[in-house]
Amino acid sequence: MKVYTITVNPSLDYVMSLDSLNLGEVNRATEATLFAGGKGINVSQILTQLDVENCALGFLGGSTGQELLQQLNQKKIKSDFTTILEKTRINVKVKADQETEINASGPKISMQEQHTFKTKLTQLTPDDIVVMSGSLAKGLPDDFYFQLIDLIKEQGSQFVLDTSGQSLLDCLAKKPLMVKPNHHELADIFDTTFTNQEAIIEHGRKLQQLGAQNVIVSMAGDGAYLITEDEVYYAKPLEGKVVNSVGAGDSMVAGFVGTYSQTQDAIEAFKMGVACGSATAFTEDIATEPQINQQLKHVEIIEI
Ligand SMILES: Nc1ncnc2c1ncn2[C@@H]1O[C@H](COP(=O)(O)OP(=O)(O)O)[C@@H](O)[C@H]1O
Ligand SMILES: O=P(O)(O)OC[C@H]1O[C@](O)(COP(=O)(O)O)[C@@H](O)[C@@H]1O
Repeated sequence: MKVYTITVNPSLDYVMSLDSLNLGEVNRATEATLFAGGKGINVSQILTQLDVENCALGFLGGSTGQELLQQLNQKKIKSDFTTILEKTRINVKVKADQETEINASGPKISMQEQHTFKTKLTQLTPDDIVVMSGSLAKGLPDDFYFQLIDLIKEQGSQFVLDTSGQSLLDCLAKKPLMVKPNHHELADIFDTTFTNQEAIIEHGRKLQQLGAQNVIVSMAGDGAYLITEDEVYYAKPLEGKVVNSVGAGDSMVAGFVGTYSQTQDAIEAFKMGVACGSATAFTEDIATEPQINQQLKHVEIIEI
């Protein structure tokens, strides 16, 4: 099985560190770095670390797109992006006493560029899994992901759409391989608040009954649930110092999909998802293979 990730609106993340941020004044950064960003790209980064065959798809344009591609090549991440006329966006992440993110809306993608991208999906086979995540770029129709899901299903491939709210509910009928709301997103979907663990499981199970093959409910430092057709599992939280939670959710999705593509075993895949999510939370950047395997040793799953 091969995994494709789709990032329709990738970004160069400009991470600036400073001791404190004073609004309305000139601030001087102690450090400033450009990272390749975008949720699907984060997934590809973990898959490459895990040696899972994968290819990153999406749209890239201009000098910022070139820089992003260079970074992917340096990290040996395979990609087949569609070139666009407008520039790939830069998202600004300010790390001071608090983390502040400013995400740009991104370039406009023409109808012709959309068409070129869609033709790439005809290469998919029933052995492939496609992971789609992140915001839609300007000019893309609201139902763009749903158009892609139809194309993916026509080829007989599996898909994961990492999204929230109504879009998550709407994709369930198309039988995604997995959905991964965090517990806040799950509560929002059903317009409720959770007062106990049973309520979280009960609402997670609803997503499974509505069509998801597997449901992961992640709860940051409080562990995670896996709900399959027949069973419910709980992963105890891993212990460590949280350095940076950017990309923890993407890493969890990557760990699940990567191991599932190699084993077709949802429980093993869940364990790897937990290890990858925590390994990324415990490090500055997206986790590397040694960091992931270090966490994997400590993952404990119990059947509920
Ligand atoms: N504070 C933390 N301690 C341990 N693991 C964490 C922590 N935060 C995130 N993780 C790991 O990353 C996964 C996804 O994080 P979470 O915050 O629930 O998702 P999202 O980033 O999608 O909101 C968690 O299930 C866990 O495995
Ligand atoms: O596509 P969006 O929702 O604008 O998000 C893009 C941002 O998401 C990231 O991939 C990180 O995502 P998370 O912080 O949600 O894990 C950044 O690298 C990027 O700047």
